Amino acid sequence: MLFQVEMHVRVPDTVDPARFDALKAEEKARAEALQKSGKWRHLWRHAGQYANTSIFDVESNAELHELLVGLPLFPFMEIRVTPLCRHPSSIHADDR
Ligand SMILES: O=C(O)C[C@H]1C=CC(=O)O1
Repeated sequence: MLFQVEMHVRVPDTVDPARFDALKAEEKARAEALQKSGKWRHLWRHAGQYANTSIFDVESNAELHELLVGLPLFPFMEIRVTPLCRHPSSIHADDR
């Protein structure tokens, strides 16, 4: 199952910068591992924003939920999820 996920990171003024840097490093490692596993298929930065658009390929809504709530920066994110299905005009066999 494919999902488009938009993540907007909101950094509160109250967060300790060193703690936030550590969380960012953990987030990077987690994002890289999930990309290598094939679950996090695409990751794009929104130009000029602390936000991304990602494509996840997971077995279920529940799996997506668990992946997202497990992200180190989850407490600082606003997340929007759009379920995707194959477009009849797509030429990509793996769009499912
Ligand atoms: O930077 C972001 O967009 C937030 C998050 C998503 C992947 C990652 O490494 O950090």
